[in-house]
Amino acid sequence: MGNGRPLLEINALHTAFHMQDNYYDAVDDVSFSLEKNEILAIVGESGCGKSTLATTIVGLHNKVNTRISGEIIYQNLNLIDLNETLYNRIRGNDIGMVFQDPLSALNPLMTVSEQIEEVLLYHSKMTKEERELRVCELLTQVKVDDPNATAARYPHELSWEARQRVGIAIAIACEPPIIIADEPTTSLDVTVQARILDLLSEVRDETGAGIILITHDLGVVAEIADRVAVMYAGQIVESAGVVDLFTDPKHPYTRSLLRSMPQMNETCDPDAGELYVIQGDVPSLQQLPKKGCRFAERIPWVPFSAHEESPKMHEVSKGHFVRCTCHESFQFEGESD
Ligand SMILES: Nc1ncnc2c1ncn2[C@@H]1O[C@H](COP(=O)(O)OP(=O)(O)OP(=O)(O)O)[C@@H](O)[C@H]1O
Repeated sequence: MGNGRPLLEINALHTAFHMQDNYYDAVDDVSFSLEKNEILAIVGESGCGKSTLATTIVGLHNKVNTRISGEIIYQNLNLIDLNETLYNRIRGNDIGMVFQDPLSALNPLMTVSEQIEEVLLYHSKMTKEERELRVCELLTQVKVDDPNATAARYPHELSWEARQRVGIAIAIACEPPIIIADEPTTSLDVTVQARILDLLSEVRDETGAGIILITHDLGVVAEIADRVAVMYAGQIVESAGVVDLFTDPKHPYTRSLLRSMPQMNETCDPDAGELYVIQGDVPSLQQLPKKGCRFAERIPWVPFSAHEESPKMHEVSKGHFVRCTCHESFQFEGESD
């Protein structure tokens, strides 16, 4: 890049879905940047808007029922202005995507080799021989057993882990500077999860890519991320370096998420006893309050006056941002000074 700008810069991004004659923001005023060689985790409960954010960045929304505004700046281009032809050039070549379920992401009728070659064919001028060599190199890089044999197999002939490794090979085939991984290890047993996270970390080390990792699991964040953005009801409510976030979480939502994790619960408060349950649910898009702190209704014991009317992001220490002032007076229910 060399112009001092981040690899990817997102400013005041909104993604709204059309429902019953109105538009509702699933991503609401989201801003962040991604640096080269960095793993940025986006974390939050189901329904917070993480996947919508990812699919907005890779331009997968249908413009007929989706309204997108703001900036997604990559190489001085605002990606939201691109037409489908230009976006097709960026997808795969500049931004690689790893999905949660590799079986549905892969084509059941094509061999592993054909699927990796398809990306190379679309984005490069490689000859058939060069593509075959690259397939073997990629399968070796993602450490599948017997790369040559795997190349000739169909997705259903592979284990879940091998399929996800192939999914990662496809995502990195053109050496994209940005990789977006949407829940790549959800519902895996911990050992497979750890191996896939190790692989993503190695990919970052080897290629210098910036990785946006979407997850609902703070354990995954602790394992691999450099920075974290916590999302709630379409908005980022806290962002910080990973150590800062785990040692000095500020926003009541972040603190509640941490307290609801078994391992964190013990580390943060050995006497905590029962696992914490966050009251209520993430509101649906139509139920989102138009004003005020969106987390207020899940911490009803915190007085109304503690929240901002139009919550803003405040920098509480270098690189550590929190939305709303309610964190200043927040305590868990029943706690006293
Ligand atoms: N195409 C759509 N049309 C209307 N609403 C949608 C659409 N896609 C997502 N939503 C809504 O947008 C909100 C955010 O959903 P999204 O899937 O982005 O959240 P998430 O944090 O990724 O959750 P999960 O981890 O379950 O995928 C939810 O309220 C969801 O119901």
